[in-house]
Amino acid sequence: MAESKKPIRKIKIGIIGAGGGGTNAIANNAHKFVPFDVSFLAINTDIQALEKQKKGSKKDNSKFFERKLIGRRLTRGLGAGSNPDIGWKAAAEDREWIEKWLSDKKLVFIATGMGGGSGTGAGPYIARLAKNMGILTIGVSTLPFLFEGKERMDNALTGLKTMEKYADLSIVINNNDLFKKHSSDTVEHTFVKADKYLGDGIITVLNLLLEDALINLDLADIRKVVKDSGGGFINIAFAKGIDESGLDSNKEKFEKAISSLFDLTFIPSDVKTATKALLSISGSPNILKMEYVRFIVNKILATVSHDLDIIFGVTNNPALEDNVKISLILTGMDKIVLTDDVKDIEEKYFAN
Ligand SMILES: Nc1nc2c(ncn2[C@@H]2O[C@H](COP(=O)(O)OP(=O)(O)OP(=O)(O)O)[C@@H](O)[C@H]2O)c(=O)[nH]1
Repeated sequence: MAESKKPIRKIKIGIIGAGGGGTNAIANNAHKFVPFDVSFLAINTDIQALEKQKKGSKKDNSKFFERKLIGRRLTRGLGAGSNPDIGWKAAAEDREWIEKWLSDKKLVFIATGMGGGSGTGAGPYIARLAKNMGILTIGVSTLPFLFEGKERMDNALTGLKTMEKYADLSIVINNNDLFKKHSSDTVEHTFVKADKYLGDGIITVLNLLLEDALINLDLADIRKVVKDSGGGFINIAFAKGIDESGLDSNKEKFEKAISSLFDLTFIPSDVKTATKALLSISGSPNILKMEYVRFIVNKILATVSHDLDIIFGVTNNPALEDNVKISLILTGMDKIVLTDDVKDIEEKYFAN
């Protein structure tokens, strides 16, 4: 394809928030996307929820949201009533409009809070359309909090599997991991944290794709890593208090950060089955030594697999001061596995 030789920085990127949660997550993070040339689209069957999102001005790309009510005939703007089938059909009703919006994009992210009707149905539907149009398609989805109940979790897991089927890469974030860390927070604050995590997930992918060290990659290279890669894993960790004195005195801090990269109760798959990885290491040029980078890469290879096909970039970022930021995306994993803490979910939701 002609466009595949374009540097990744020049390609048109679309970010779609599907349903109430997906749209909030994108809207609350819009300011972070300023350095990138992206178009935003908020999609929902619920006209009131859609109108709550500020439209912004077209001049200020970071705040401009195109808002699209889908399935007007089907739902009359009243929402999908937690029924993903309605979300799916609503998106199908507006297929032509969505295809037109997608037509100039080469890379698309679809952010969805899985568990309701609109996003859970429309998100994977749009992923299917986009992928069929040859667009590199990445789904970033959250799983609901357990306290939201069984119906939501059932919907969400079905939605997630559908997203995995249609998107080139499907990244999942489990809200329950956030709740574990911030259990004394109010529900509202926890959703704000979920928004942040989802937004950061997309930013991390973009940074990994666009950061200086990877700038010469073209879309074809990126395709190699994310295309048809099924389940994906993404996480960010910081090694704190790093100095330039050498590996021996900083090793423990790096080890702690790397182990926290894998410290999630719900990982979409066994990390050892991952076949490809994008890794980004950022830090202040005064402290980020080559031996630190080598140590981090080797430690990750030892944790995952020495056969891992790894693309990594190192970026100078003085603003990080004495922190080293490690962002990792693993892809190529093929099935969902649950770790001990959430075995009860497995029994409840994967029983048959
Ligand atoms: N990050 C984030 N997640 C949210 C928010 N609101 C809801 N969610 C999550 O997203 C899931 C789906 O909820 P919504 O996005 O509101 O549902 P919907 O897709 O709009 O579907 P309907 O309401 O049935 O039309 C919920 O179960 C929550 O886990 C939010 O403001 N931020």
